[in-house]
Amino acid sequence: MQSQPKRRRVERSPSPTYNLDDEDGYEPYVPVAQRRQEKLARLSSWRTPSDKKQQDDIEEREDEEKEEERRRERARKERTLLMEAQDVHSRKAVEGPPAVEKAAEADAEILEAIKSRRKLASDLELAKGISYTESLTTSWRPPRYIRDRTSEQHQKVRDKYHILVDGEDIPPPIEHFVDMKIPEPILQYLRSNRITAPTPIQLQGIPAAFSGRDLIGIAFTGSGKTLAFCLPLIMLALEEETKLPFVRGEGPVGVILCPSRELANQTYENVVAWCGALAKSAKYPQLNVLLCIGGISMNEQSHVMSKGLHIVVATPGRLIDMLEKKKFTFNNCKYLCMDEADRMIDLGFEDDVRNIMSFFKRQRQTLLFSATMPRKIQDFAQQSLIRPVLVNVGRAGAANLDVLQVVEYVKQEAKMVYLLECLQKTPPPVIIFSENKNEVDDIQEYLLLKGVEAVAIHGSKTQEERQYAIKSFKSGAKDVMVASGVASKGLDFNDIQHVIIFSMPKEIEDYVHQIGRTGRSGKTGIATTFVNMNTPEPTLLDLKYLLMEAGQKVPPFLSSIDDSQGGSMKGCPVCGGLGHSISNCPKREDAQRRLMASHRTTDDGGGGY
Ligand SMILES: Nc1ncnc2c1ncn2[C@@H]1O[C@H](COP(=O)(O)OP(=O)(O)OP(=O)(O)O)[C@@H](O)[C@H]1O
Repeated sequence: MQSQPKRRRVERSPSPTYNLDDEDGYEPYVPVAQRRQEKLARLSSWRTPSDKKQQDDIEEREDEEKEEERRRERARKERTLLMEAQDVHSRKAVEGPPAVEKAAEADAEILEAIKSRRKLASDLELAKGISYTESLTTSWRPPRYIRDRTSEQHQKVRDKYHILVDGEDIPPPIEHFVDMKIPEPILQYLRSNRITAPTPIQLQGIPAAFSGRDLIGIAFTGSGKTLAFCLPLIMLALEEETKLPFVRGEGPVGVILCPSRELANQTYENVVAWCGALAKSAKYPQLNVLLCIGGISMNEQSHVMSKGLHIVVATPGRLIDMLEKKKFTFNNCKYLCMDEADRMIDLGFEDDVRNIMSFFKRQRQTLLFSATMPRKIQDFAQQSLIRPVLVNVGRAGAANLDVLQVVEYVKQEAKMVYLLECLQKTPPPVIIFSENKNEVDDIQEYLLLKGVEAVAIHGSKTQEERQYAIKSFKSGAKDVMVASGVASKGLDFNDIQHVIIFSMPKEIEDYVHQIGRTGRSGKTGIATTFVNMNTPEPTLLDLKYLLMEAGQKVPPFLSSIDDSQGGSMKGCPVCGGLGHSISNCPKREDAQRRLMASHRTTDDGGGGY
């Protein structure tokens, strides 16, 4: 850093303007302050030369000290918190690594906490020690020519589509919808929506689910998971209805659980469309679908309730309410699918899911789907399923490669203005994510003031407001949607060009879901993320590794962050983040808190069985 040139010292001489002997006697006005200064100068000039020199030396020293202080202050301001943090890390590194035993202990503790979670089964089953050993059987068979293939040939197909599988006796992958024996009216409908060939998760997931197998399906955002878990249920309902038509009070055959109302609504609309396509053909019966979410009046759907019910799409709370009120039963329910399953299990819905399971009166086929599913959640889920098939397309938690990820360092106070500039990058539609409801409102207000057609959605909005926002954005009436986390998971908007992450979510899984609103079904999109010194360093490290994994440009401020958190390309088994090891996992505290809470409940007898 260059030092500033020293300031020149001011010579103390009488001011030329103060001249009483002016020829015309004109005495110009001199301000009081100036007069006082000049008087002081005159007084100081009466001191002895040695006094004067001493005084000059003192002043010079003071000036130099002040200058030095200013220089230090400037240097301080130029260092970001990130640099400070790196210094702390390098100091720690010099001091020596943390005690190895301590880290190992912590790892074991976390793994134990997850392992000791109760199996995902109903309390009744757990109490009676009921455990099923065989998968459900269905009448569906792959075509003969596929059945006749060797397992090496099946594996070749999987390799071609980068599909990883795990489990016993895995049903074969099928590359064409027609070979899956899907009814022609549905195929026609799919074709009319440009869905002609199955995506990797569909070509392995659908045959496994059609065969009645429990399934964990992991694939990138926007890769068509919805069809993979809805079609098997539609086929099952069709089979049951054809065998013996359902009458009022009977059903449902299966349920699809979603973590948010918006996602449930979207899945419901898809199922209704696919069942509607079937019913248009005289060959197939009408299947009845019920949407069961909070914030809507169930009376609106009394026409569905008054008939036999085949499929329920629900959020956990409202579903439990309906089951408790005996509006329908799960006596003949055989199919349970959880979309965004890791979130459902991991983030507070676990007990609700157990509660829902306790309403099943017989063995069910269980399917769990998500784009992110950390290893430990997979393990936990796997021990809760029966002979599960794991279908994995890409690393669980990896970002969709069709999204160009741009990460920018934007100071907190500059974000709003920069946002406007960012909006120019692409034409609409654009989604802006913020982690904070108030910030969502502020951004919308700012954009409206600037003449941008923006809607907002977050958890504190009423159901009508949320529905209006989604509807007007989906229809193209509004160009921009500002959203909190609610809208990130699973929502499928048409051709989103650009996702702007205004505040980086703490958990990298949320980031993956948020950027995944663009680059869907084979199209490409851009995601711009603002980070600054408010972004926690573990999050930045996860982001850095995620960018590296996806072969994206890593900006210098990210690549310079010190990697002492134990990051690797394997992914933390607890949260899936790449930038840290299990002992540095930010979710660690959460896991421990939940464990303690569940121990308390069990001790109280509240959640026991
Ligand atoms: N086989 C296919 N070919 C082309 N497009 C498809 C196919 N299957 C589904 N799609 C389309 O891809 C889009 C994304 O599908 P979907 O919403 O099921 O993704 P997803 O994997 O569930 O994503 P997320 O993880 O974000 O929930 C939808 O618009 C859907 O219509």
